[in-house]
Order: sequence, then C-alpha cells, then structure tokens
Amino acid sequence: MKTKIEAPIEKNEQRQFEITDLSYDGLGVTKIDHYPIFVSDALPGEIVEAVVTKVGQKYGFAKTKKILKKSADRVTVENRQYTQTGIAPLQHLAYPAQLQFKQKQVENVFQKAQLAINVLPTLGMSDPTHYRNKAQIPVRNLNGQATVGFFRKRSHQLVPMTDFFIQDPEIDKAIAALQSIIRRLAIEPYDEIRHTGVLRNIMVRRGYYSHELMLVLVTRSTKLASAKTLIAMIQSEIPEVTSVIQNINPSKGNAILGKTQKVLWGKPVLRDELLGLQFDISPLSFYQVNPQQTQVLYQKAIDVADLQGTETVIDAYSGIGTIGLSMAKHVKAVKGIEVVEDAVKDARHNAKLNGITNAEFTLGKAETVMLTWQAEGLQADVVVVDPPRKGLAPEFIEAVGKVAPEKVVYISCNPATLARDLTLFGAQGYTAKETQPVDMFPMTTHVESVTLLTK
Ligand SMILES: C[S@@+](CC[C@H](N)C(=O)[O-])C[C@H]1O[C@@H](n2cnc3c(N)ncnc32)[C@H](O)[C@@H]1O
Repeated sequence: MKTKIEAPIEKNEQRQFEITDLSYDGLGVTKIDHYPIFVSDALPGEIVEAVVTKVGQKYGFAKTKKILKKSADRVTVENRQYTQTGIAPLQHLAYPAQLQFKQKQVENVFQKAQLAINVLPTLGMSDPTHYRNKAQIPVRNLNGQATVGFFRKRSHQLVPMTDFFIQDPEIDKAIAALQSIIRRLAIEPYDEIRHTGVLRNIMVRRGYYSHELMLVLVTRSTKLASAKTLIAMIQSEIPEVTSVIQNINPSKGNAILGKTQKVLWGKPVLRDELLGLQFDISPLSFYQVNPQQTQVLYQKAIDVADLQGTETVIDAYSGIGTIGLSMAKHVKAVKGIEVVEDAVKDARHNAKLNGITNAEFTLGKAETVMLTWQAEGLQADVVVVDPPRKGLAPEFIEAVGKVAPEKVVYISCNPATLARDLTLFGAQGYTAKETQPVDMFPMTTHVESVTLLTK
C-alpha cells in the first residue's frame, strides 16, 4: 500500500517564504523540508508573504501578497496587463539577471543528464523590448465591442491591450488601427463558446529591414462581408501594409491559424532580410520572431561549423531555408529537409531570389528523409538541426550516426529535449564541449542555444 505524503502546508495558509531559486518557468522556489513550493512574482534572495493556492503530493504553489525583502535584481513592473496575461513572465527580473537565469537553465538540465558541457554566458540584446516581428492576437467581444488583447493566464478571458511591450511598436500601431476599423465596420468577433461570429484572430508580421507589413485576418468561415471597404480602410489607415490575407479556421479548437487562405489584397508573401540575404515568407511558414538575434544565432552556427568551402551540409528542419541559404556561400552544397509544403516552396524560391544554385530542399519528415538518404549512401560533412520544442526523433539521430558527418550543429529552443538528444548523440559517438545560449525571447523564460557536436 502506498503511504500518502503529508504536505507541510495547507491551502489558503498565508506565511513568509524565503526564495532560494527560480524555476524554469520563472516562479520563485522555496522549500519546507524537502517539499518545494513555487511562488509567483518572487525572486531568489527575496522574503515574501504569500498565500498557498495549491497543495499537491510532491509540490505546492503560492501567490505573493507582499515583498518583505527585495532582490537587487527586481525591476518595478507598472503594467498590470503584462502580468495578467503572462506575455512577459520575466519582466520583473533585471535583464543581466535574465541572461544569467537562461545560462543556468541549460547548466541545470545538463547536470541532471550528466552531460559535462560548458555553458557560455547568454548573448543578449542591447534593447530587450519591442523585438518581436510577429503578433497573433485574439479578437473577442468585450462590453459589446470587438476588442483586441491577450488571454489572461491559463484562461480564454480577454484582457484588452494595444501595447504589447515585446512586439515591434509598428505592429502594435497596426493592431490598434485594425481594431478601430473592425469596430466601425461592425465586423462580428468570434464567440468560441457558441462557435459563431466572423473574426477570430489577427496575425501581423513586419519585415525588420523591409518594413513590409502582412496582415492575416483569421475568420471562422469564408464569409467576410464588406471586404472591399475593409481593404480600402486598411490601405488608407495602415500605410505600411503590403499584404492582406484571409485565413480560414473553421475548427472548434485552440489552433490560431487554419489550413486554407486567400490573398485579399497585395502580395502573397512578406519579404525580409537576414545576414544580407532576401527571404520571402508565406503566412503559414515558420520564421524566427526576433530578427536581430536570429542573425546572432545563425552567425554563431556558421562560426562553430568552421566551414572550409568543400562541405556538403544537411539543413534539417529547414523552414524557409534561412540557415541553409546563409551557409550556402561558405560550402559546396546544401540539402534542406522540411515538413511544411509552403515552407519548402518558399525555401526553393528564396534560393533563386538570392541567386544561390548550390542549395536544394526536400519536402518530408526529417527522420524519414534522413533514413532514405542514409540507405542511398549519402555523404555529408555537416548536419545542422533546428527542430521544434519536442526535439529530434531517435531514428533521425540513429540515421545521422550512420551517415557519420564530421560535425553536427544543434540549434535548440528547448534545453530539456536538447539534453535528451545530446545523450542519444553520445551513443553514436558524438560529444560536445560547449553550448552557447542566445537570447531570442527576452522577458520570457524561453532559452535558445547552439551546440557543436563532433565525432
Ligand atoms: C524551429 S523551426 C526552424 C526553421 C528554420 N531552420 C529557421 O530557423 O527559420 C522548425 C521547423 O521544423 C519543421 N518541422 C517540424 N517537424 C518536422 C519534421 N519532423 N521534419 C522536418 N521538419 C519539421 C517546422 O515546420 C519548422 O519549419
């Protein structure tokens, strides 16, 4: 029979806690005996008065009511909406301490996985705000008006907002202007309980260098009355706009974008620049959200690969081809693999756009294509991977082991799956000496990094 562990605290109890650490998701950590309690809005070194909100078998949660001793790293937060929505969960932590926090996150997971890899100090931004080139904003009815904002943490309750703090201010301006247009045209916002209404979400992307602006209106069905007037008003009131796209999402779920779309006005893609190359980006294609730091990240990947001009490089999880095409001029050939069809089309087009003739892109799952290429006897010198948060498939790592490139460059947005995959690469004879975190998402707890693995 299992013995039930008694938690040393009770729900609704209010008491003082001394904070000793910060969890991976930015909560203060305190321990009573060995029982951890995660405390909102609390930093290491602080003493807070907090009320216990949840008591589980292994850990509990508490909410800060009063800070009794303040950390020197605390920054005063004035905007309640940022806290309510959680769009900037580290905003109360000074930026240098955020960078240290990210380095430590990677160190912690490596230590747990028994990986002896040195983690370098995080490369940060000189201005860690207003960096995002993309916004995805819900539109809902609030007090009888179509309203833009962001959902309150762990809910679908809209907090009205038009200043999003970490987004390009020109995107914020476009969203505010669009809200005004939608209200004047009385376009009905989506009601997710009844699954009625017209406009669900607005997605905006803006080229950091090009200043092109793409507006994607996500609707529940193909119906969008007054589209002509809407476009005329957008053109006159948001002068930077270069594309207006209607994306249709008829699902009842939480997915922001649907699978089909049509161009209502302007270009079907947004053009931007990275490391001196031009990129056209379709609405459904992945594109890094922090253009300044993306260049730092890619340059780091190019530098650690130490390319000599003779290599065949595989760019797995290649998106619209940004990494492979940035490497193309330093190598003999690039072979990209990507699972989203539009992104592969973009990548092929982007190669042409930049006059690059030594890069080709294959549609498919990286794990499947890599196995096929390995069976066909493909030779490669460098494999670059940049997977989504869930990391690599074990069969992909095995196939890479068999292809046996001299180097693997692993770009990761999730230290936990990075550590898991580095261990699997270890079984294939690959080791890493150091990892370079790059802050792609200031004010949030997300951690990006580059690691070179060699045989
Ligand atoms: C983090 S993004 C990186 C894209 C690109 N390297 C960049 O920096 O813009 C990951 C990409 O992997 C793609 N992807 C996800 N699962 C995949 C799989 N199993 N095989 C190939 N590509 C995949 C996604 O569509 C996305 O474009």
